[in-house]
Amino acid sequence: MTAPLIDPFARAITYLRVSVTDRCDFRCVYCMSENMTFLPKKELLTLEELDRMCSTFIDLGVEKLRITGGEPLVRKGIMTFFQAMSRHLERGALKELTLTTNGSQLERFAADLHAAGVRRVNISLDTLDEAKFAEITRWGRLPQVLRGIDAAQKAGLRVKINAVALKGFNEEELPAITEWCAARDMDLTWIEVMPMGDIGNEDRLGQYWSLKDVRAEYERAYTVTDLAERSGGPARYVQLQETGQKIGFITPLTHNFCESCNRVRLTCTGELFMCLGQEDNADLRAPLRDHPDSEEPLRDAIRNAIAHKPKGHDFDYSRQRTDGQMSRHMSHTGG
Ligand SMILES: Nc1nc2c(ncn2[C@@H]2O[C@H](COP(=O)(O)OP(=O)(O)OP(=O)(O)O)[C@@H](O)[C@H]2O)c(=O)[nH]1
Ligand SMILES: C[S@@+](CC[C@H](N)C(=O)[O-])C[C@H]1O[C@@H](n2cnc3c(N)ncnc32)[C@H](O)[C@@H]1O
Ligand code: SF4
Ligand code: SF4
Repeated sequence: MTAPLIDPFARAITYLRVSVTDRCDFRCVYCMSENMTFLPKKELLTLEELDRMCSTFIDLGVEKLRITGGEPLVRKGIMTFFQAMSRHLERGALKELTLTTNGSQLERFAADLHAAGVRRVNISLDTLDEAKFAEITRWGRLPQVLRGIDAAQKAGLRVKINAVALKGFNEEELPAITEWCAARDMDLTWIEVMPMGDIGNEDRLGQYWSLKDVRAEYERAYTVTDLAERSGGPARYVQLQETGQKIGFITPLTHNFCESCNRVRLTCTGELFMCLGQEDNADLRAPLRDHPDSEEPLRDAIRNAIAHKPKGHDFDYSRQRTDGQMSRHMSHTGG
């Protein structure tokens, strides 16, 4: 029996988030600049290498894999990877295989994802207005995403909608988005905008809409009850009496879920980030590539990296924008 991955703060690491590509078919204004440059394809881990990496983490006790990006479903051949991971679900070593997506490719892939054992999907959607959707995603088209959401539900996938709370952008849509999700039996989570990556001339401080204010909006319109339940993840939940719906709030800049942090992040180039909000990382590609016939060097590198997982993040909005933000893009580390 392999020893589980325990970090210096006695947190068991059972959740791996994997960015399978830094590319995307959208250019959301809070995530990327319009003329974003991407890594040369040869830098990316191949699908076989991704399989070896994830399988090694699973051997070391990881029970949940979330595939993300960039847009995970634009990675060529990605279904082969999902199908390969389903063997770990079948043997019971992996408890959950899931993804976070912009929804643009779901019409094509939802049924295959379900067949590979995926049961839940988180879909990012910040507005239900077609013109505003095109404005915020730059390249995205709302009807395509709505068809993707329908396809996901028809395929039997449980859908959670993630909306980034953006001042002056989706404030007035809060009731409409909420009722729309309730009518479709979808959970809804609001995320505070984070200072990650150079996004050109866009101003995240101007976009920042505190989730305290989002909650106050709910309290004005609904009867809100706090739920004690924690998912083990970053969201705190409330229930709306009128719709019976659960609404999540993710405030990545607080430290209120670091204490029970159970996750690390693998980038598409094989770096392991021990924390979303820290720059420290470990190169796992070298031990993987240099030892094609043995996973032992990779295991050692993973254990060594986990032994250096920090207690919490180092985001800071109080500093100047360019100082306070991470130079790394969300699409590189995978959200
Ligand atoms: N600070 C911080 N934020 C996180 C972390 N994990 C997720 N988030 C935030 O939560 C957002 C939504 O993440 P998702 O990819 O939907 O995953 P999730 O909400 O953790 O997923 P489940 O709990 O499995 O539903 C991300 O874009 C981040 O903003 C984390 O470890 N630290
Ligand atoms: C980086 S995306 C990757 C997966 C997929 N492309 C998607 O959009 O769902 C993951 C999540 O990060 C969120 N995100 C991106 N940039 C962000 C930022 N600066 N602050 C907060 N959330 C951000 C997105 O809204 C999305 O929910
Ligand atoms: S948030 Fe997701 S969909 Fe939007 S640009 Fe970033 S990676 Fe692409
Ligand atoms: S900020 Fe870092 S320590 Fe805190 S929950 Fe996220 S990954 Fe874990």
